[in-house]
Amino acid sequence: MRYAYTVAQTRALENATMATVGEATLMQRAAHGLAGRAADLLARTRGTVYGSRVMIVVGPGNNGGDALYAGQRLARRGCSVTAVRALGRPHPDGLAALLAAGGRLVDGGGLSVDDLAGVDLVVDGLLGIGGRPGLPADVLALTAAATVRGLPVLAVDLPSGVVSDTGQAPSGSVHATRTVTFGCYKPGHLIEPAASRCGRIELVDIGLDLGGTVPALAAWDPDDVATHWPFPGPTSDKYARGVVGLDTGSDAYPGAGVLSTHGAVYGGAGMVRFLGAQRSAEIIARDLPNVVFGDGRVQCWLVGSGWGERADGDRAVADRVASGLPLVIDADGLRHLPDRLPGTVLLTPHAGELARLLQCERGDVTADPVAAVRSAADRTGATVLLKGATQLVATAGTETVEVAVPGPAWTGQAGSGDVLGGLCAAVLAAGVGARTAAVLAASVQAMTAARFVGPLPPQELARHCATVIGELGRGPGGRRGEHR
Ligand SMILES: NC(=O)C1=CN([C@@H]2O[C@H](COP(=O)(O)OP(=O)(O)OC[C@H]3O[C@@H](n4cnc5c(N)ncnc54)[C@H](O)[C@@H]3O)[C@@H](O)[C@H]2O)[C@@H](O)CC1
Ligand SMILES: [K+]
Repeated sequence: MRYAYTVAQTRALENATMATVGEATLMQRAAHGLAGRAADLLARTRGTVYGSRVMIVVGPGNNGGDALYAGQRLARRGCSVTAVRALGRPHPDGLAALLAAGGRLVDGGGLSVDDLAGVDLVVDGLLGIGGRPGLPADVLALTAAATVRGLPVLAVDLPSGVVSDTGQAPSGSVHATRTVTFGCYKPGHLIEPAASRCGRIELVDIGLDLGGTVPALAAWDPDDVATHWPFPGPTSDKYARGVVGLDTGSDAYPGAGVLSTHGAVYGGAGMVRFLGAQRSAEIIARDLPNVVFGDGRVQCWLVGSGWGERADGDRAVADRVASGLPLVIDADGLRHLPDRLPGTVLLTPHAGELARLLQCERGDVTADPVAAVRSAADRTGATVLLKGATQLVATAGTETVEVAVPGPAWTGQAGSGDVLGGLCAAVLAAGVGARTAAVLAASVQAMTAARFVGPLPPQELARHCATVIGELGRGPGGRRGEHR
């Protein structure tokens, strides 16, 4: 699990540490870690650190300070280090240290992409957590040219231009091949589109004491998924694995009923009971003979996928809420929410559906998805899974937002959300809480898609989810997994 902290939290953590060790020490720790990672990268790409040419693009703040002190260390190891003054006045002590070690300073204004000839590494020390979006065009042209030439671009703390707290990455932001961050991860490292601008992320310990601070985000990795997945035990029967009841699909959208059923079946439900649209039922009966269609015992409901307009939608949702059973409300079901829901109910909107729920624009959700998902959970009382490139889960009254394991962009296709609803219901039916169930289901779907290099229709991906779940159960994390 990786935990991320907002800019305000990071500054408070840094201040607390600085109060005991001093500001200079913290920056030296950051510079030491940064120089070490830069040297590793040079050793790997060039075979040697000595004699490498390093260009450090610096801004006016401490981010540039880190980069300049790292430059000093690289110069001492025999690198030829050029600092490019790109924004404002560079950190004076950091600059003096670099110059004393034999580095040089040039003005960014007169620089062209030709100046990249012979450079082995570009270090982006323009802006860190104090940055605002919007970088000068000539600076961006330089870092973009480095990317085009295939040069490694090492971002200090964050790729400059991205928004640390929200994960926004305006087109004018640096594209790094590697990011070295200090003390703790920031949301921008974990949320798209900024996350993809970071390349591989390395965390340098600078002695921050994270113990007393509740993180803004908790990002899961495949081992966490294996640890928490409800694998069946030796004596589990179909009720231990759980019965999923589905009221999904419509005559207009029968496929959604079929796909949500695939999600529940291949997500490992002990039994799937389909009580949705007739046209969906006909296809399911042909393709999935294990699914049952009559009334009977249910341990988790999934409603809403593919409903379209549904005149009795309010009552259909209210009845399922009244059952007190774990419940997933997806897609068109989200149009029929009562004012207040218990946290055991899981809502699975995409950005457009979340915007409608919050009565704002879709762009407001994508501009700050963490705030939006948190706000939806607080307003409804439910647990909310925001689907998309980064899948976030929030529960009312809980500060930390969970981030599912990310997957490839191919997952974004019609029908993926229906399958995901079914996967969520399968995990909930096994007795896992809504928050954890949502992260597990979203993660497994993403991990499954990550196995394929191209597009695969959602029903096929659903089948492959079963393989991924099975393999998780065989791995070291899986042996620690909970039995149902
Ligand atoms: N305070 C410390 O001792 C530590 C700081 N650290 C480093 O310090 C960074 C934060 O330093 P700062 O708070 O100085 O912030 P930054 O270095 O991120 O930059 C802030 C400065 O840039 C200017 N600026 C912001 N956006 C701009 C834009 N779009 N165009 C032009 N100018 C812009 C601001 O006016 C301000 O002068 C971290 O990201 C990290 O790299 C780390 O070394 C850890 C320790
Ligand atoms: K940076």
